Amino acid sequence: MYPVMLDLENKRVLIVGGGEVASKKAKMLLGQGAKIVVVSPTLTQTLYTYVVNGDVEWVEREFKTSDTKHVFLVIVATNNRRVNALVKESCDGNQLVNVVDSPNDSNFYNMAYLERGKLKIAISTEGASPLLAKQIKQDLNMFFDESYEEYLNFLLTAREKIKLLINDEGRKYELLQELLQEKLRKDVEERERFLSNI
Ligand SMILES: C[C@@]1(CC(=O)O)C2=NC(=C\c3[nH]c(c(CCC(=O)O)c3CC(=O)O)Cc3[nH]c(c(CC(=O)O)c3CCC(=O)O)/C=C3\N/C(=C\2)[C@@H](CCC(=O)O)[C@]3(C)CC(=O)O)/[C@H]1CCC(=O)O
Ligand SMILES: NC(=O)c1ccc[n+]([C@@H]2O[C@H](COP(=O)([O-])OP(=O)(O)OC[C@H]3O[C@@H](n4cnc5c(N)ncnc54)[C@H](O)[C@@H]3O)[C@@H](O)[C@H]2O)c1
Repeated sequence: MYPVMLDLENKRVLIVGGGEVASKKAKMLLGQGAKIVVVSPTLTQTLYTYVVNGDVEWVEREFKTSDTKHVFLVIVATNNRRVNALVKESCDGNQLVNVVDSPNDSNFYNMAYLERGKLKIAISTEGASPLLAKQIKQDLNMFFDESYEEYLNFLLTAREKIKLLINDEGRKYELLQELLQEKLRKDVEERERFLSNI
């Protein structure tokens, strides 16, 4: 399996089923700019809140095979294996499909991940142990503290400046390497000094 970052802006995302697992997957997808549609006769309170807030569209009925048309990514999360298999069959080979009770029928898995602004660290055990993925995420959570968010913003600004102003390839690489010094992660004044010296 090949890990990537997906841009879901304006993409259609279909979640079939409105139970606990569907809620969990929807929560992870919020804030990505996707058009999320949930097809399900029932919804959890959490999903209902997303609908009321306008973050998710609810189609209040059972799944129909035409629901997967023009959808970029599909999460299949009913509690009925037969329905889940039907949803999977109605997808074409080029759609991203995650069947929550059948990793073998999925062409992608969701990952445990932590986020510090532009820094994203995602963990997968390819279904061997979602709990281990969660535990590793919690361990990393302590190591990569809040300071990384601002640090990543600094790295972006500094790297853009270096790319713009430094033509010598060797010097450019040296400066990019220097950005990784611990003092620059920890100390705002060191960062400002570094930026003005580029
Ligand atoms: C990473 C995370 C992201 C997320 O939230 O989706 C995620 N599962 C999480 C939690 C979790 N899932 C389950 C438990 C209960 C303990 C247990 O069963 O072990 C817990 C723990 C909890 O909830 O605390 C049950 C479970 N999960 C799957 C099955 C089906 C099967 O194995 O056949 C069953 C059994 C259902 C049953 O038996 O009824 C399948 C998948 N779950 C995956 C992802 C994919 C592989 C990820 C990987 O291995 O790295 C994969 C293959 C497909 C997918 O769903 O994408 C999230 C991490 C939490 C976090 O980030 O904090
Ligand atoms: N991948 C994971 O992370 C993970 C974790 C735990 C459980 N699971 C599996 O996920 C599945 C769902 O679990 P749950 O706790 O969300 O179940 P649930 O009972 O809370 O919810 C099931 C939902 O499916 C809807 N549904 C049923 N038939 C439907 C149909 N024909 N069309 C549309 N919607 C329909 C129901 O109305 C309900 O909203 C189970 O099979 C469970 O084994 C997966």
